[in-house]
Amino acid sequence: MASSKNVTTFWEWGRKIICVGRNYAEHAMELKNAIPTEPVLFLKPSSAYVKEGAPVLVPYYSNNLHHEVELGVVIGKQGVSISQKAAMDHVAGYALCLDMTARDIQDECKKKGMPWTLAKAFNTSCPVSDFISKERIPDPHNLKIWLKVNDQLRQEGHTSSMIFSIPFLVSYISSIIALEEGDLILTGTPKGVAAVKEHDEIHAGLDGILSMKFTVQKQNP
Ligand SMILES: O=C(O)/C=C/C(=O)CC(=O)C(=O)O
Ligand SMILES: [Mg+2]
Repeated sequence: MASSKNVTTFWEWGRKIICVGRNYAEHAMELKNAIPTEPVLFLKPSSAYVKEGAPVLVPYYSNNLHHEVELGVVIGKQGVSISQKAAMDHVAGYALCLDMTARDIQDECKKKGMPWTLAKAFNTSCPVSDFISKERIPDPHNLKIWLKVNDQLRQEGHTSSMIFSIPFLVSYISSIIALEEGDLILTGTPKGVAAVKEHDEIHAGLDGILSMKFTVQKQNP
């Protein structure tokens, strides 16, 4: 059934944020991980969203919050077991996203074999840009993506370097998790992830499309 809601404000819908990890070989290697042969998936709740104008919070339990700049894919049509051929028909558009990661907590979780929830799913762990329509990005695998902290370039990558393409990811994810209108897929980060601290300014962009800025604040326990 057609929805009366508008997917251009997908972050207000309370839908799923499905994240792909280790989708750029150089980033997998910088964290000393093997290059995956299948996508690595994890989830963030919709309470992770934060828009420009509000701060990104360092969780009170972390001393090493990392930035990860990523291309987000906004789902426009629900589907289960979507074929790679049909995948792009389910994409409404894109967004620039940050997968903020409490790296110290993630390292502890990895050692203990625990899930990454505390490291990846806290409030403000998904800063997001405005919606970008599909028409503005004819080829999502031909985009330069970058991130600066206090005007210093930290990450600069190209979406052509993704290990798993967007049609593959939509197809693979939908064979496990039903995709719904307003869901967001984070497609993984290129190399250069590093720490931010209180009062830093994060500036991230998709070349020729848009950029966004966030300041970092410490969360009170
Ligand atoms: O396995 C690790 O040490 C870290 C993995 C990630 O945080 C994966 C991502 O979120 C990503 O590659 O974008
Ligand atoms: Mg990530």
